[in-house]
Amino acid sequence: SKKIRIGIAGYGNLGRGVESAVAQNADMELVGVFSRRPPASVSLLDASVPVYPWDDIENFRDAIDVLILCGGSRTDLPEQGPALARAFTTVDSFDTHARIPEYYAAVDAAAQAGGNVALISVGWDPGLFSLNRLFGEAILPEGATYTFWGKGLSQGHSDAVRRVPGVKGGVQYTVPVPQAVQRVRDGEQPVLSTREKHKRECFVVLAEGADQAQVRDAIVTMPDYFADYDTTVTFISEETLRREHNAMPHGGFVIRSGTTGTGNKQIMEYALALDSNPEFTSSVLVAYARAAYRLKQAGERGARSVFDVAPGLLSPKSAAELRKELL
Ligand SMILES: NC(=O)C1=CN([C@@H]2O[C@H](COP(=O)(O)OP(=O)(O)OC[C@H]3O[C@@H](n4cnc5c(N)ncnc54)[C@H](OP(=O)(O)O)[C@@H]3O)[C@@H](O)[C@H]2O)C=CC1
Ligand SMILES: N[C@@H](C[C@H]1CC(C(=O)O)=NO1)C(=O)O
Repeated sequence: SKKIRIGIAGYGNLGRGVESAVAQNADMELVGVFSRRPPASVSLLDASVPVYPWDDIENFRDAIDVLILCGGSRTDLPEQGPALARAFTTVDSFDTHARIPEYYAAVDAAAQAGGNVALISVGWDPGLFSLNRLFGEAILPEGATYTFWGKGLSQGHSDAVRRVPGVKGGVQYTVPVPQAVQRVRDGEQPVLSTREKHKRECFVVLAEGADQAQVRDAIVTMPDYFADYDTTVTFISEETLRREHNAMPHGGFVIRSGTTGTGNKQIMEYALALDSNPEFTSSVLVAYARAAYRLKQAGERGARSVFDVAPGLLSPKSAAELRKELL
């Protein structure tokens, strides 16, 4: 039967993860990868998959069913998301939480104009953790919700660090504050500020001639990413970055601690433990690409978040099979 034809827009950690995730889904095929860099400089896991110049992408409107956007949220997606949603049905992982309402509006206008579906902020946070925060609050109206990440590599914060002028390379690790986690697990339902829950540790390779103090200041004061956290910046060599910081593990959990009826304590928890943040996030993007395709086929138009997508649409199984096998 006809396969869902996938395109990848932007080839970094996520792009590579989507390439391997599509290969794990028999109802999908990868049409090609689009990069702003010269195609000859972009090496894929599967050398038989074509790499095309970014500017050729419009020629593929009839060859691609769903385009998965793998650019960075800090500066790429605000521009690429709306531009590409006009021409394609898209899925992206936009994760600058404070800016999601404005991003949703811009992508929705473009997708409506183009007659496409656009699933935004798909991944684990935002994404699967968002869904679990919603379940917690809807099911246990009396209670408190907590989200903890790490210790692990945040791709969004690492991308944001790499975009700072004077930064040649870098990564960011998110570290939960143990005392905060313990108080939540003890059922204290504490009120915790952003700064009390996590610390952020950046490891940066300075570009030739750049100033350390200026780069550190640009990072630690960065709105939406670092300004609300105690953040450290450590300068390292390119060799050290390559040798000691090439793995991208991450994880975390969402807890809803609530009470029902006669004062019974109820705890809901959803957790992730990831060897590879990008490969997991890409696997979420690919499952939602299946849903985006079906929503487009069903005549839906415009932007949607994970809150708007029925879970059954993610599965390659039919509704009847799901009722028989998973319900
Ligand atoms: N919602 C969620 O749970 C999650 C969201 N994310 C989001 O995914 C975004 C992308 O993450 P990630 O893939 O790690 O970002 P990368 O920095 O690896 O890639 C971002 C873009 O940079 C370009 N690029 C990649 N490698 C190079 C290179 N060597 N030289 C020059 N340019 C390069 C690519 O564009 P091009 O090919 O056009 O050059 C690519 O699309 C993050 O910003 C984050 O916001 C990530 C994880 C989870
Ligand atoms: N969007 C995050 C996914 C999780 C990780 C995270 C953090 O460490 O701050 N926040 O959300 C990422 O880019 O990795």
